Amino acid sequence: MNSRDISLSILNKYDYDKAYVNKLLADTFKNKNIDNKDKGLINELVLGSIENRYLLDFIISQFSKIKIKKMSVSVRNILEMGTYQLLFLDKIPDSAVCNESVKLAKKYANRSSGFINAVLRNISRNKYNIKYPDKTEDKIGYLSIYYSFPKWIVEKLVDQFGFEFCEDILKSSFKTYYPAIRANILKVPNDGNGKVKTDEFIDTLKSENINIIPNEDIQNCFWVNGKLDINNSESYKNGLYTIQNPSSQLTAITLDPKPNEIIIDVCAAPGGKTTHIAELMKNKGRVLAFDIYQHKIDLINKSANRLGIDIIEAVKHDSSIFKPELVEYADRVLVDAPCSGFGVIHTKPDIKWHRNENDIKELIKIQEKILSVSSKYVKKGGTLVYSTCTILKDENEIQISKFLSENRDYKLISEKRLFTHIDGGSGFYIAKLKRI
Ligand SMILES: C[S@@+](CC[C@H](N)C(=O)[O-])C[C@H]1O[C@@H](n2cnc3c(N)ncnc32)[C@H](O)[C@@H]1O
Repeated sequence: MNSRDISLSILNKYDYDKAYVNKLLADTFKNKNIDNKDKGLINELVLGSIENRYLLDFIISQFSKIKIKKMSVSVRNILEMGTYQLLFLDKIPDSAVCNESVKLAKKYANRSSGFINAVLRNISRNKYNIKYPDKTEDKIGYLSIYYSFPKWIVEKLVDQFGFEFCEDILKSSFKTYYPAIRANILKVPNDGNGKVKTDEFIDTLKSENINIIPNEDIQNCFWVNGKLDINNSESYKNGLYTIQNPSSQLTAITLDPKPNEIIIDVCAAPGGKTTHIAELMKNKGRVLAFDIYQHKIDLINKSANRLGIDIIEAVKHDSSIFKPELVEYADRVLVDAPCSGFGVIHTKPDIKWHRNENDIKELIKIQEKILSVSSKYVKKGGTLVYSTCTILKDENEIQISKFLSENRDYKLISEKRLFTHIDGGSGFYIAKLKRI
C-alpha cells in the first residue's frame, strides 16, 4: 500500500468507527515499514482532509450532481482528499492529483472512477473562481465554510468574542503547530532550584536528532522543531521529558505544589499534570490521582514509572462522588475538568466534528459537580485550581463566577486565558482560588 492507500484507509476507518484520528495515525505509524517522508504525506492528507471537511464538501457540491450524503464513504473520502490537494498542496501538480485519485477509485470505488475523475478535473479548472459566502453579508456562513467549522460553534464564538477575534481563533486552529516538552527535573541535571541546565539538555537531545528551543516564558519547557517520533527516543524512554503543551504546563506551575504537601488531582489521566506536580514536589509528599477510567489509571502509573516518580497514588474514582474522608485533607486540589476541548483543535482537528451542543451542556453539569465536590477537599488556606483546554466562557469564566457566588469561603487569586493565536500553545483556562 502506498501513502494514498494508507491515508484513504485511515479516513474510511475514521468515518466507519468514529475513531479519533490521532489514534488511527499513531497506530498506523507503529508500522516500521513506513518511512518519515511517507508519514509526513499521510499526516498531511489525513489531517488536511479532516480539518477542512466543510470547505471541501462545499466545493465538491458545486461540481457534483450526486449529493455528498448519497456518496459511499470511499467516494467521498477520495474526493475530499483530492480536493484538499488541489486547493492546498502546491507541490503536487493537479494532473497527478487527478490521476492518483482515479487509481484509488479503481481499487476502492471502481464504478465511480469516471465520476471522481470528472469532478476533480472540473474543480482543478475552476478552483480560482469558486464563490464563497460573502464576508459582510453572511458572516457566520463565511467563517463556517472558509474555516470549516460547524455553524453552531462559530455562532457561539462570535457571540462570546466578536467576529474578528473569532476569525483569529478559527485561523489558528489549523495544524501548523510545534509540539513542546517538559524536562523532568528529577532526571535532567539542574541547578538545584528546579531549573534544568538548558545547554546540557539541548545537547543531549541533539545527539538523538531532536532539536529543541527553550520556551522563554515557562521554566523547563521547550519547543520541539519537528513532530515525528519524539515519543520514541532513548531520552523519552529514560524519562528525561514529557510531551506536554506549554499551556498545559502552566497549570501545575499555577497550582505551585511544594515538597511534602498533600495534593489531590481529581481528573488526572493520562497524568501529564499529575507527574508535573510530583516533579515540582521533588518526588516528596503525597499525590492522590483520580480518574473515572481504569485503563487511563494505568497510563498515569506507566508515566510515573518512566519518569522515576513514586509519590503518586492513582485510583479509579468518579470525582463527582463525594469522599467524606477527604474533607479538608489536601493542601492543594487540581480540577483539570473534562471539557469540550475547543482549545486543542489545532492538535485534534476532529474535535469539531465529534462535539454537539448537548455535549457542552452535559459537560458543564459534570464540571460544576466535580468542582463543587472537590472544593471540599481543600484545607482552609489551601489552593484550588480549575483548568480546562477549552476557550468557551460557559465552561470557564462563567463556571468559576457561579462557583464563587455559591462558595463564599473561596476567593479568586488569578485567572489566565490562553489562546493559540496569542500565546502559541493550546487554548486554555486556568483559575486559581484560595480557600479562606
Ligand atoms: C482534561 S482530561 C485530564 C488531563 C490530565 N489532567 C492530564 O494533564 O494529563 C479530563 C480527564 O477527566 C476524566 N474524567 C471525566 N469524568 C470524570 C469523573 N467524573 N471523575 C473523574 N475523572 C473524570 C477523563 O477520563 C479525562 O481523563
